Amino acid sequence: MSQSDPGAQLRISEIFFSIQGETRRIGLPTVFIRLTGCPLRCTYCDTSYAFSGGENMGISEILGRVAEYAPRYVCVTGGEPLAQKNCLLLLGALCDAGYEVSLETGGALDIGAVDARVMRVMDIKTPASGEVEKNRWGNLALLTPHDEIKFVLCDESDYRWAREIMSQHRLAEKCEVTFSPAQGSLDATQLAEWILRDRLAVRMQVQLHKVLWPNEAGR
Ligand SMILES: C[S@@+](CC[C@H](N)C(=O)[O-])C[C@H]1O[C@@H](n2cnc3c(N)ncnc32)[C@H](O)[C@@H]1O
Ligand SMILES: Nc1nc2[nH]cc(C(=O)O)c2c(=O)[nH]1
Ligand code: SF4
Ligand SMILES: [Mg+2]
Repeated sequence: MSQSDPGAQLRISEIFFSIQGETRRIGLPTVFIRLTGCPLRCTYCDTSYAFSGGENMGISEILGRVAEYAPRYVCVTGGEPLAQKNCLLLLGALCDAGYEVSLETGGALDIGAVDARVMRVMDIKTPASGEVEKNRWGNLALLTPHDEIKFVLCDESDYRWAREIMSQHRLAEKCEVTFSPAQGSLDATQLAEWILRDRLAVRMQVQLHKVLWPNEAGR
């Protein structure tokens, strides 16, 4: 999906340059493009400011803003980026421009039309997120080792649930799986102890940007 349509418009909350705080690209200087709007309402969401507002931008204008930072890595996030159909065009255009592109998605919408060059980072929403019924389980069959699955966990019962889903769907065989504590709900050390106790084949991760910039939402 890389037919170019430089006039295609998207609703954008913010474009910023920061240290990637999540995924296996953690630590890498990255330009973030945050799309406005999300059909989910996770209890822990740290980006509710992106549910509305923002400004319309054309793809060529977005590419211009990204190029100012001359990055190697670009992360498209939100809100829920796949809720805007032109997100697919944007992802293709970013790949065509030569960037290493990742997509953060909540797992409720179809990931099948995303450009294959994009690393898809897909959440599986847990019971305590309040949005477990929105998971689109058919997405799991589309994931490859280029992608990642992520669980953001609020409590011990979320942890047990995620452990069960991992084994039921043999997730560790599909791609890397990350377990992260919902910041403000679950103690990171406690989560690490459970992972070690159960010998789980997952990556434990805390959001690096919240360590680096604890008082700056979104960055
Ligand atoms: C803000 S979301 C945007 C992309 C997409 N809507 C999604 O949920 O994946 C980006 C990532 O931040 C995670 N996240 C949001 N709030 C969080 C929190 N309080 N603690 C840890 N991770 C959080 C989400 O679970 C998701 O993996
Ligand atoms: N620094 C930083 N890294 C991030 N990785 C994923 C983010 C997101 O909000 O999707 C994010 C974010 O908001 N900031
Ligand atoms: S899907 Fe992502 S952006 Fe939407 S409410 Fe959940 S964490 Fe926030
Ligand atoms: Mg974030």
